[in-house]
Amino acid sequence: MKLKFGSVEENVVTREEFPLEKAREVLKDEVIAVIGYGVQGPGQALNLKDNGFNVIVGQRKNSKTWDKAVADGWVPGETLFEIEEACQRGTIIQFLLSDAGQIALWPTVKKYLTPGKALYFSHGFGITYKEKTGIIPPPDVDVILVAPKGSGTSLRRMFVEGRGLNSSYAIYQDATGRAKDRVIALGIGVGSGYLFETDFYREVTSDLTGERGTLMGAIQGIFAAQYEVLRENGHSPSEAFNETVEELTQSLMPLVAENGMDWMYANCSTTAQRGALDWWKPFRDATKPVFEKLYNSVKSGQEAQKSIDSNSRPDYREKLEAELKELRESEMWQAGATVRKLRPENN
Ligand SMILES: NC(=O)c1ccc[n+]([C@@H]2O[C@H](COP(=O)([O-])OP(=O)(O)OC[C@H]3O[C@@H](n4cnc5c(N)ncnc54)[C@H](O)[C@@H]3O)[C@@H](O)[C@H]2O)c1
Ligand SMILES: CC(C)(O)[C@@H](O)C(=O)O
Ligand SMILES: [Mg+2]
Ligand SMILES: [Mg+2]
Repeated sequence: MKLKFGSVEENVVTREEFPLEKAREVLKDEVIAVIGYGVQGPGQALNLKDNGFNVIVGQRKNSKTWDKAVADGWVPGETLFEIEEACQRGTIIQFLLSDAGQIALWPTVKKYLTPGKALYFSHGFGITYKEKTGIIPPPDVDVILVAPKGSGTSLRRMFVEGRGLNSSYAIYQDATGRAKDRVIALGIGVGSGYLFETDFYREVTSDLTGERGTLMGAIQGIFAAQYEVLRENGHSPSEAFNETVEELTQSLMPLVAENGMDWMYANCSTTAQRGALDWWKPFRDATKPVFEKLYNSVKSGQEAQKSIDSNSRPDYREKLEAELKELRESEMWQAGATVRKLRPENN
């Protein structure tokens, strides 16, 4: 259906419009092979299975994630296979390896893309940056995308709670004339609450910007800046952490999620209203140049190149782990670990 977002009209698909029964009908003869069992793999594969689709998982044997798949109930030789065998058995190949891993495995996957199959991504990365990734699908397969707008962990958690994370969808290549039905059916099948339309380029550029920006990078940067200023001015770690993170995530963000920041503004003290009305524009003006720099770095392909280069090294996991350790051991997140333990529901 067409819906107005402010004054702009967009295409969205809801579960009412495209119910699960219709999705099952569309995909009744398909074998959906989920390749990769990292973060998105488990969320999408388990939701599809619980929704009654014919799903198999492809993963490297003798890996931690193979063991995780077994622990999640996938049966070796029945619903869990080596990547190559899963690609051969699947009529829809859900390419859910890490974006760098997809480059390494592409020659293998490509061999099994026989006419009429569908190649499915959850990110526009591999196709948009095809000069860098070498991922160029044959012309006689459908190439489609469903990108859940959140973590695979939330996708599964919200599905189990009877809720649904929203996803974007796109078609890059419609070889069979069935790409639209296939992509929407898969989007509903993986547990999306609703789907909004995009293309591969817009998905990857907005996603790379968002995760580097307000979803993770910028918010961590703003947390760190405020925490440091409070600490430098003699506030204790618990006071600094509570006033920077805990109140935001526990009290205010759930309200913002329910009702919007406009409502949040209208429902705090007039003291807070005065100050937050005065200060949001200076924060916008200070950070907007950084967001512009970030978007340009995404647009030029520099962010993709950096991610390919670093995540294709044999020791990429150890390197990432060292940097993640620095974050984990920072005073702010150590304080956070203690604060979380103090929440009554965690006792
Ligand atoms: N993580 C998320 O929540 C999330 C959200 C939306 C979209 N996505 C997209 O979904 C896709 C999968 O992301 P993910 O975060 O689940 O991936 P991930 O980093 O968790 O990796 C998935 C799997 O790939 C395997 N792998 C990596 N390199 C490999 C190689 N060279 N050979 C064989 N296997 C290899 C890993 O062992 C793992 O099982 C990506 O396109 C990503 O951008 C992820
Ligand atoms: C969960 C995110 C950040 O939305 C996703 O884009 C990712 O790459 O993991
Ligand atoms: Mg992403
Ligand atoms: Mg994302």
